Amino acid sequence: MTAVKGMQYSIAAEYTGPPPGYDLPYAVPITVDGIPVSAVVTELSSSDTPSLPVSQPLSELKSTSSSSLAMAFDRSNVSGRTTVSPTSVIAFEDGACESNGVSESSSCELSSKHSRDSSTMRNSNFEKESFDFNDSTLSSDYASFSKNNNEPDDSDSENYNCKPVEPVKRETIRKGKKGSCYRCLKGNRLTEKETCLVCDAKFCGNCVLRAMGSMPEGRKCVGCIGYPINESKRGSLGKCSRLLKRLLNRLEVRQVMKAERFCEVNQLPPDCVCVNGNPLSFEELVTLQNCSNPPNKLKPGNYWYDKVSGFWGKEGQKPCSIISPHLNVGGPIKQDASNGNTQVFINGREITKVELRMLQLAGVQCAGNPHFWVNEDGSYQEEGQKNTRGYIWGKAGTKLVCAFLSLPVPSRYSTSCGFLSCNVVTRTAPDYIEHGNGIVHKLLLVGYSGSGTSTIFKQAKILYKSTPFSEDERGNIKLTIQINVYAYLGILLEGRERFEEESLGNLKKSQSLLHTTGTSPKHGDKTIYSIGTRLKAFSDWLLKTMVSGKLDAIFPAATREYAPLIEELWNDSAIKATYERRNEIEMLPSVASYFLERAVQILRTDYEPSDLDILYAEGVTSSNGLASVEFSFPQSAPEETGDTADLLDSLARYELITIHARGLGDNCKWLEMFEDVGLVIFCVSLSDYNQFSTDGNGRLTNKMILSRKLFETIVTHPTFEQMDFLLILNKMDEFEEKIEHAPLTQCDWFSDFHPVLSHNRPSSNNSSGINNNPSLSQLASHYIAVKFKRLYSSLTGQTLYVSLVKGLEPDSVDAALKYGKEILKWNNEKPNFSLSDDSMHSIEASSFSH
Ligand SMILES: Nc1nc2c(ncn2[C@@H]2O[C@H](COP(=O)(O)OP(=O)(O)OP(=O)(O)O)[C@@H](O)[C@H]2O)c(=O)[nH]1
Ligand SMILES: [Mg+2]
Repeated sequence: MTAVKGMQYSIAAEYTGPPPGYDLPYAVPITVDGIPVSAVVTELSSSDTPSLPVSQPLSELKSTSSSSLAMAFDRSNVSGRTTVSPTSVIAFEDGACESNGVSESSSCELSSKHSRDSSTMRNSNFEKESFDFNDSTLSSDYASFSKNNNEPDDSDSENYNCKPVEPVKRETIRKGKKGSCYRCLKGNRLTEKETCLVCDAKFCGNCVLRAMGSMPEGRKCVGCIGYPINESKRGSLGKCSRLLKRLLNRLEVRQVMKAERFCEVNQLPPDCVCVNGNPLSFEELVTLQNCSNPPNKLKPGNYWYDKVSGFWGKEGQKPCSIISPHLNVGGPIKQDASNGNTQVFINGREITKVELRMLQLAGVQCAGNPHFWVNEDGSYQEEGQKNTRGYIWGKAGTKLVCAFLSLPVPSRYSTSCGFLSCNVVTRTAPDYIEHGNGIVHKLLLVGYSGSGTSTIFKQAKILYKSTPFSEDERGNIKLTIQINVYAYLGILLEGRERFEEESLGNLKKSQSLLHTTGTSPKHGDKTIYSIGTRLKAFSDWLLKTMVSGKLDAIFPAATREYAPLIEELWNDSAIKATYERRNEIEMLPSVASYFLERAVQILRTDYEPSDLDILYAEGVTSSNGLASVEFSFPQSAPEETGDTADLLDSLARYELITIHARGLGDNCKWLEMFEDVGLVIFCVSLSDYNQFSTDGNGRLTNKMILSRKLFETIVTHPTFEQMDFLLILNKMDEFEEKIEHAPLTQCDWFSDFHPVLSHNRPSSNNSSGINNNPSLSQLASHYIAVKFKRLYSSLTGQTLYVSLVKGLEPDSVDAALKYGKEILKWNNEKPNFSLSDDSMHSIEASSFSH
């Protein structure tokens, strides 16, 4: 399997600068966040020159804003360069040209018009009352204003402290019915809409760009530009809606969101924020908001801040986040800042009960009312003592405990700048080199129940760790496997009872038939599924133990006591006959055969599980399914070792974290813990398409649909906005077999799968590719991949990467994880293209591996 990443279209040339005197249709080098946007540019003849959507030039944005905006952009390395609208033009192979983002012709026309006529427009009056727009006024709709024309020009940054922006809320009158668009008056409450942050007017997808223009202060209708936002909307500042993401390209979205967050008029009035009892000055607020890890959704209010550890909270309450430490804001922290009553102190603050609980669960000794000194990296010591007693975040489960107790955990920023860098400096040199550049790339592996996440996780351990499982782990796994085998035997014995009853029923029928015909019966009440009294007693006992849920309580004694009985049972002809019909026993997982065939050996006391046994074993990961493994990808073949890139690659550290969907809580609320991952790997079992399970409401639902639901929840989770996703379509082996006799259309979502198959197609099992005609399983798996890709693209506007996997084959999992590594690498290297809708149809070229 090779990981191919390409574009379906060709990019004509990398542009280095506009010829003198040209503005359009040339795109100009753009930097956003210091990243040059090299997607550009083809010279177009005047006849095929499209009108390009142009956002508000940054130069204008800067002129509208005071130092806070300038500083905000400086922080992102945007200043000092010629920055213009992030327009990229992509030339397709057929010569057609597409400008990313806004595709509506009228908006293109307007925006280009804006770029040409902005000076004229600047003098117009844009206060369009009650959104009474018509096409003849559209050019003015698109204007971008530095401020409201009616406001005096006196809000320079120097004056900010003296004269903060007056919180005037602009009101608008709704003309249409409730739920309709404020501009075209069409639609209802279900129509997707974008809201003005000032006056709350809502616009549908057709009107939003006309009503909001080029959004120099973010999402405000043109008439509201210059007005402060409605404070209740502060939490949504800079959070782009899906509607806007569809209408604008990625760079435009970034630019608008940046302007929304950083333009002066949208800033919080500084003296409304009190920290440790002191109202903030403008400088302090700027320091707070521009640190590497600022408080989330800062609103007017009273807060406490522990400068040493970075803990931050609302006055009188437990901490709600961990922000950058050592910021010179607010006064000294007060003892009763969080209203704690535990007589345990952290950096001079009496902590709350819930914090004390967390410390205890993290293994911190809290007896004797200690006063702790906790540093930003989580290291702690008792006041007046020199030695570090440990690390709060040292235990793997601490973060999870915090999540359950609704306590904050260090964010990715504190990880990269804070406690990780601290670890790096205290490491010895060889240790540091072993850990590459000190950064561990995190991959989160999730999936619907039974999709194969644990199998992939175990494969990663076996593939990349020299000692995949410790002695202790092996001991526990041995017990788990033995319990599993007893459970499989129990299911088999239950099946035997059913088969025996069926056979007896049939027997009785045939006997009564013989009776009526006067022939005497030849058999008693025995069938081939009947067992002797001893085994029957054992079977009854085992089934009873299973039903009472006490199966694991009989271990490890069961292995000593019952080993001879198991042997007898397994060799019994009734059990053999039952095993022959194992496909009719629904409860028996397919993996059961692997273990049952070696039941006698496995259920002995001296059994040692092999790596393969562990791989196949169910229930080996912890109950909430949270587990992680850190590794490096091994270097390639020896002849390639001279390659420095390869060497660096092999030094890079990765952490694969897996959590069972069950462990994510309602609506996946614990996903926030994973904000620092670089890639989410979502696992789907291909063979789920004709299987059913009960959903949250107890309804029997197709498992593929349940898997899709979880996928939708996770990809749209705010924590993973802009995150790359790799979809693993797992159990390809099972799928190849199943698809030959169970049509894919058994799943409603795949009802339009009607492949045209050639007569000499290879069988699904022969997917070697020698025959050019794709097999049914290949067609079907690609079809499913496209279904997910389209879904993902419609939900996030981004491209989904897909890998077809056989989870039980190490090479297949190795290839998929290496594909994940490549995606992480591209993510760091790639220019910021916004892929057009068409690109998702060519999944094979751009983002597919198998
Ligand atoms: N045939 C086949 N079986 C697989 C594959 N991957 C996993 N399995 C089996 O599918 C079953 C479920 O796999 P797990 O790895 O336990 O799945 P999971 O997502 O961890 O499931 P839960 O944690 O139980 O919700 C196990 O019996 C695996 O052996 C595969 O690629 N092919
Ligand atoms: Mg699992």
